Amino acid sequence: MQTIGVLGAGAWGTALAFTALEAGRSVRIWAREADVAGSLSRGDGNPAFLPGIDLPAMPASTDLSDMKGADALLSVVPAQFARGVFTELAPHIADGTPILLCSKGIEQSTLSLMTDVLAQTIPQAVPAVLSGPSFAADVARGLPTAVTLACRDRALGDRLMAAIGRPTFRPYWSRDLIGAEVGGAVKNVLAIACGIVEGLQLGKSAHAALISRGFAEMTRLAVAMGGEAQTMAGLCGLGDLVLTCSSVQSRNMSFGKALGEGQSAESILAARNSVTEGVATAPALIELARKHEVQMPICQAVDDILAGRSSLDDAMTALLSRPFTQEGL
Ligand SMILES: NC(=O)C1=CN([C@@H]2O[C@H](COP(=O)(O)OP(=O)(O)OC[C@H]3O[C@@H](n4cnc5c(N)ncnc54)[C@H](O)[C@@H]3O)[C@@H](O)[C@H]2O)C=CC1
Ligand SMILES: O=C(CO)COP(=O)(O)O
Repeated sequence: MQTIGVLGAGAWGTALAFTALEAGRSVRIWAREADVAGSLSRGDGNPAFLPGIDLPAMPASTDLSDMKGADALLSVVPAQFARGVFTELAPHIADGTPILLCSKGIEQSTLSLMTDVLAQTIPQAVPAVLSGPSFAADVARGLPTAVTLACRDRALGDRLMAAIGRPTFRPYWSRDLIGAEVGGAVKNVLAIACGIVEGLQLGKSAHAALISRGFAEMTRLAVAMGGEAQTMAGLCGLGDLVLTCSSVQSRNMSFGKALGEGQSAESILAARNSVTEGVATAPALIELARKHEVQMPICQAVDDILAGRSSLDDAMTALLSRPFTQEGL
């Protein structure tokens, strides 16, 4: 696997392209914005989405047909836009091309995971999922990172790991695509909740309780959807939950913190050009939880706040008034 195509040149697409380049691959990037493609190609980095980080020149264009012939693709298009990009890309993709889904979210209009969106739009591709605790800026600086690479076929998983892995970017193989996807999507909504707790200054004990009970919600949903509980204890579940809920370097956590401090969702989102996946995923998650008859009270509280059904105080009161019960997943 020598040529890697990267779909999407936001912070994460850029960091993954860099890491594949450092792993010795030849890389092509599809950027939606002409100025981003120009800047990456010239070696001027990605000031729009990954400011302040020096990067080597990386071939980038705005033409999806440039992805043709890549040995594998990494899809890093935000979840709500993936279907549109995949539909345009489909004619350029050969049978059996592995597409590694690296975005973390659920399509709001259809409740689809990214593997479902891929199967519906590019059925000739072979799906794989990359997810785990990995801030783009850390990866682009070459700081040590480990992630889950989920792929049904072990031999293909090994080839993908060899293609993009290096000592400071360590993929671990899993067969559980659903678990990897659900972990990445749910942790963003939980990070909003943790940010709210921080913004409201409710203390580190509340923060730890939220991570722990949030993990139970994430695991319940993953298992109900066909994933494995053990996957959730790994990098793409607990690992990413801990990272994202611990640092305002996370867009989801910082969004929640600003909400907790009294800003409106609209004003926070209007001030950023980056994606805050948990905002669009929260209502989809609640619909999925309903469909699978899974209780997700923390995610429900986030959705109620975002939809304007609850104030922060009312959502907190509702959570704290739940009946005492047995601990467990
Ligand atoms: N930034 C990070 O540290 C990490 C991000 N991710 C995931 O990667 C995905 C992409 O996030 P980032 O690279 O951080 O994005 P970003 O927030 O840096 O940039 C926004 C991206 O959205 C794209 N975009 C905006 N409107 C679009 C449209 N209408 N159609 C297609 N694309 C559009 C932009 O071109 C840009 O690539 C998300 O699902 C995120 O959860 C996963 C791991 C780490
Ligand atoms: O997924 C991430 C780290 O693993 C990045 O999280 P944010 O999208 O909240 O910044």
